[in-house]
Amino acid sequence: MSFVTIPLEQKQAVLRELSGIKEQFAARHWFPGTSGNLSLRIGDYTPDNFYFAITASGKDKSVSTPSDFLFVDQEGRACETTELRPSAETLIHCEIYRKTGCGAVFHVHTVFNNLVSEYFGEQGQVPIQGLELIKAFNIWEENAAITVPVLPNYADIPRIAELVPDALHPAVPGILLRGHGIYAWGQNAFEAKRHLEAFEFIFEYIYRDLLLRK
Ligand SMILES: CSCCC(=O)C(=O)COP(=O)(O)O
Ligand SMILES: [Zn+2]
Repeated sequence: MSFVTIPLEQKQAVLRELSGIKEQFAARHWFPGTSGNLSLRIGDYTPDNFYFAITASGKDKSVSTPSDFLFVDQEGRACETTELRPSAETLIHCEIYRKTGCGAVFHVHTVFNNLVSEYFGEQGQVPIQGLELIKAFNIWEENAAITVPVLPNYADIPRIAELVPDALHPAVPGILLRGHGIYAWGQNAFEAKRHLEAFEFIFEYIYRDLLLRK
């Protein structure tokens, strides 16, 4: 375990913000069956030295308890004395922070992100063009086209995590794991939430559009 002293007020502010986001996502039923994990970075950042708060593994994320989160370092190791285990998917968060320098990473399992990731799984990416909500990713060109990477859902999380750096598209703040869920990120919690909401809107749109065209 690597210990670090994070000022108490800073920790409390991060936990309050993360807790609020968790409650909002839970109200949308975005954490079925204890799935999903959320993290928020704290303090200074260099690619090989940073800290973040993350949801503890296996918790019912629709309830709030004093043991919902813990702090970990850039390798996903707890950096305080705790009985809690960090999310089983912490290494994926670590790779996203390391590669992008972002401030928050949110992961949810929804029916729409699962269906779309499976539909485009063989292709390895979801093509998206001409939708207004692409602007939520700060892409303003007319009729913009982006793709969202779809990674294989290996049981071995380190195997997925090592694919992350090369899979990320700099302008696209999200990746799908096939038949699993989405990771979306942003400079801060506000931006990561906006990105996640935009992805979820777009995935529902893609699903309904495919149905309409059948
Ligand atoms: C019960 S869902 C399987 C694990 C998963 O995909 C997930 O998002 C939740 O894992 P965690 O360890 O973060 O609770
Ligand atoms: Zn998951």
